[in-house]
Amino acid sequence: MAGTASLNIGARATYRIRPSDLSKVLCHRNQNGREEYLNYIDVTRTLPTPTPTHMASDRESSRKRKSPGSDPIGRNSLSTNGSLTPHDSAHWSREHSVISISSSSETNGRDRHPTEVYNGYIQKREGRITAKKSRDPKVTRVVNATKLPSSEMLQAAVTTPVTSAERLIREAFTRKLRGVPKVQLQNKIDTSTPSLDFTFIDEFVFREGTERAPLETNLGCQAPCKPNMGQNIGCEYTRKCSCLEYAAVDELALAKEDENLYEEYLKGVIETTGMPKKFPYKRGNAAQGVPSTLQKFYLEQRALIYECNANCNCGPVCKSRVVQKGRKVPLVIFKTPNRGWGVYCGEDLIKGEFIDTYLGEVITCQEADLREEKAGKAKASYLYSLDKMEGEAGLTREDCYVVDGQHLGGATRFINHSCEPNCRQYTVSYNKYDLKVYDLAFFAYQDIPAGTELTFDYMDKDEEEEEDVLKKIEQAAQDPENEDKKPCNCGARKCRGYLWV
Ligand SMILES: C[S@@+](CC[C@H](N)C(=O)[O-])C[C@H]1O[C@@H](n2cnc3c(N)ncnc32)[C@H](O)[C@@H]1O
Repeated sequence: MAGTASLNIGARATYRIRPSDLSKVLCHRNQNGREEYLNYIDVTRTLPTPTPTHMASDRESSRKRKSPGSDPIGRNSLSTNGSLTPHDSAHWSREHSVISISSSSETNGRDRHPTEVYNGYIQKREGRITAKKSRDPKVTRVVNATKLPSSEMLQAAVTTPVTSAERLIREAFTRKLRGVPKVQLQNKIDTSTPSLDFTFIDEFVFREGTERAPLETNLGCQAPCKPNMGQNIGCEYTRKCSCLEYAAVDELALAKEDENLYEEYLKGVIETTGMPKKFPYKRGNAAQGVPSTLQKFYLEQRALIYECNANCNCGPVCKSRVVQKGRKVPLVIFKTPNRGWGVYCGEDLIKGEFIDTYLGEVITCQEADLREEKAGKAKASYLYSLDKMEGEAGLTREDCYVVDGQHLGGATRFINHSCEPNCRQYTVSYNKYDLKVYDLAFFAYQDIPAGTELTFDYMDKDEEEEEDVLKKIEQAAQDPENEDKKPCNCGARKCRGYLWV
């Protein structure tokens, strides 16, 4: 079709789009040759005066995530501090240009459409943005990012109704969501849509310098564990199941069985292999719609959760398999009035129920530092350090990987912070010999009625006394270091005032 360019905006969708629309939705190739959406930030309507195009920055003030500062948890440790914490400091963003374009009813000697303003931005990455060629051989169009925006694009942007841009963006995001089971988008606040420069994935994407431990280390439990065994359906003997070797010790059982050993254990100096361990989950009843739930001990103490794996002798119904089976509950990404996008569950959740994992690109600590450096003081942080095992077997912070969920991730990447959260994040390992790669799993920390926003504490703090919190709020308000921190809008009684404090 002459006069149109086929603009591929993602793996699944191809729009037929006029050249004049190129300013609104563009795709580019990343370094792996994959096409990605261009970002789209904002649509503003009607400016009083016609203004020329200008480049601007949308950088916000500093939004650094504080260093976790928590003690690493030894694998047999019973410490109550969670060590799964956000990566030190904030956000990275790709270099981008912001194009702010407006027109008014003045005609400027030319026939212009009245009083509509399109205000979006076009993003550059590695200096390249490419609008894909049409299948029509007569239509060729390659846009060089270093020459953007072209005058044609600017003109097109000026004359394009805001509503069509919004519709295109919304449709594009909805298409992305189609491939994601049980996730919906809802916006009752305005007409915006989350960034198109985000791709839903269903497993970690390993980047240069990162990998899982070799397969041969992933041994799995062997006899006496076997499929369909006893009430635990697979791993009946907690002392002997090698997947539970490093799991939390069942102290009550140990104290009952062997007082001396128990006392040794309390001193913290002995090997716990062979001691009775706690199963992480209470088995649900699928037929009756009752989900498995995290045992109270794990919920409160945040001890590492070890699930069985593909090499285990137990069967698929072993009750030590929950997170690996993936999300079962429906999630809705919705627009909040004052915290951007958030997430709620479409069904009631019960305390201890698994929700979903945090996904993204797995990058080295050094790469995370680079990305942070590039981002400066901008944007929200989507970096999570996989540092739960820091300190074990000589593992340093620099050795630990980081998950970046900004551009690739799952619905959990939209979960907001609360100082009194209803969810918590837990570490779930499938290979006790892999200290660097494990799942970051969100569980309901209380019964959560359907439609209630899901939140977790970005600083991964345990619940504090109100008095202590009030003192801290006062201190935080006076601390000049917090001046450039993002105010927290969680609205909780014990709100600490800022994010990442
Ligand atoms: C991981 S993202 C959560 C999703 C985010 N709301 C969005 O729209 O993409 C973290 C960012 O969300 C916003 N946010 C999360 N919790 C917040 C809170 N309690 N108060 C204010 N902003 C919050 C901040 O901009 C923060 O940098």
